[in-house]
Amino acid sequence: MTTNIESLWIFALASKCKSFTSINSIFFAIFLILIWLVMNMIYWAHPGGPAWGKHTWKKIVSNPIPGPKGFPIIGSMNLMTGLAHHKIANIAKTLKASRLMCFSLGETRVIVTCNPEVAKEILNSSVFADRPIKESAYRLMFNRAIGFASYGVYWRTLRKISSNHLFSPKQIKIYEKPRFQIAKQLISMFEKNSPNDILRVRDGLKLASLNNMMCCVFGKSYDFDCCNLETKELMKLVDEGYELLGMLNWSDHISWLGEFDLQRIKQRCSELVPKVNKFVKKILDEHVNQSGDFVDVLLSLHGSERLSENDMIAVLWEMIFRGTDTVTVLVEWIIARMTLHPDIQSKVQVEIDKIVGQSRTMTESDVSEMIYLPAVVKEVLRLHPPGPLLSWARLAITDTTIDGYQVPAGTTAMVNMWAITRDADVWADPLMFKPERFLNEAHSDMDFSVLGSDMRLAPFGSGRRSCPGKTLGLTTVTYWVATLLHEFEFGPSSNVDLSEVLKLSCEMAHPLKVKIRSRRAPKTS
Ligand code: HEM
Repeated sequence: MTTNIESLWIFALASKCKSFTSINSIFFAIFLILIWLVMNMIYWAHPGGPAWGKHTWKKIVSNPIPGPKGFPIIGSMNLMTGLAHHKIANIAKTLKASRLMCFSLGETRVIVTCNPEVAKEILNSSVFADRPIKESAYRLMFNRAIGFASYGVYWRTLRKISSNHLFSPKQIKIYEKPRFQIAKQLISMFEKNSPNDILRVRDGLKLASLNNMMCCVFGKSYDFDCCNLETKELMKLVDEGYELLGMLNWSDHISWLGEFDLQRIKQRCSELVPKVNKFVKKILDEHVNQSGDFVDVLLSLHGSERLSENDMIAVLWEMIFRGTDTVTVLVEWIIARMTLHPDIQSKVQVEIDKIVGQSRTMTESDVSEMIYLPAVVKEVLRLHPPGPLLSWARLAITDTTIDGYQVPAGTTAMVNMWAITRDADVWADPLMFKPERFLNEAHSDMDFSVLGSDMRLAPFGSGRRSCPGKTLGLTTVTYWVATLLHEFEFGPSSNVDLSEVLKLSCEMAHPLKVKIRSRRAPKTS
């Protein structure tokens, strides 16, 4: 905007000048355009492309971070379309910049690492405790929820409230009963399939995860019936928000495009927000104090911790939103791998049968006795991390140094966890599905933690902004997978296609279709 006003001044002044005829003004305009083009070419020539060039052109940077130039003005926007984690890993390898690479997304300076040591430096640094805010997140009010709130008092308060009242071990234990009930409903749903029917597991898993979060957050449980109007409506709202947040929004990086809303993101967000507000407000109005769910906790806050109604809606909405897709995506990948590797599926079932037997249902304390199943879950997280670029990037609050390079404030930082978990320098036989790697005492990987202390496999991120829902997520995923493998044998309906599609999470591009067979002896009447 400032630039427009400045250029208008230049024209206004010039028009007062007698020698400024209409021909001259055309030449003058061409001259300005040429200067603008030359400047953009100078910016573009810098390693990392235009955004890095614009930042450093007046300074001498002796040791620039290596990176692709991309295209003038837009930089490397093409890297972020499709399977961005694959593209970034490939180009970093070609440029020998796997430790640290820079690139431009329009006006946004980005650094990315495919290396565990540098990932630790970034994720655990207090400088990278902020997040770059996407326009869709802002319009969907997520700037008032944990994931996109600026680093500061408000964000800290939300983290504290959710750690104490939603994600604490005590609270996770309280939600064991709903998880058990939902698993039972999921089994009944799957049981309706006869052995020759083809089952799309994602539909049931989505309903299960949505119900699970509705229960933890709103204390509300729905019948497991997709014809339930409220569930259907909520599913539509979550899907729409999910798509909007996952889209690459060009105007996040090329600010003047924001005026045009070419991708209709602004419009779709402004249509979605009143629907979400109405939905959540209705639940809040109908909510009776059930002393236990997250809504009760938020309503009971006092003093500086008290949240406005809009902030409360943002926080509740985010939990439903984050808790639903990540769990669904991960369970679907695990079942896909079990279908693809029947020998490994049998090993899990042998372990389950040893601990639980065939005559009773599974409990969460049974799962805590298992060794092989957690290794399977870790191996799936390694090969198919739901957030291959750790979902949401980080933002440098101040100038800093990473891996010996200067990184200016305002730079966006990404970690390519997918590249780290497939790096042959980090993992032996990285492309092989081998849960045993976590059981090999010689390599002492048995106690390998995926919760953020070891950057070789940190699918929940690390540091201040690591995932607060990791234990809840892992507990739910492991218990549901154990229950499903206890009840059913999963076989392929055709080839298991492991192609990916990167939205907000990295999903199977083609929803998994399986044939299932009950492992229980038929009931005698
Ligand atoms: C099992 C699946 C899950 C995976 C793989 C996962 C992964 C992630 C990742 C990679 C991040 C970014 C971490 C970083 O920047 O270092 C994140 C952040 C977050 N996750 Fe999860 N997540 C899962 C489950 C959940 C659940 C169940 C919830 C809540 C109900 C949740 C809520 C959040 C929130 C609120 C943030 C933002 C934290 C902040 O910015 O302070 N996640 N998650």
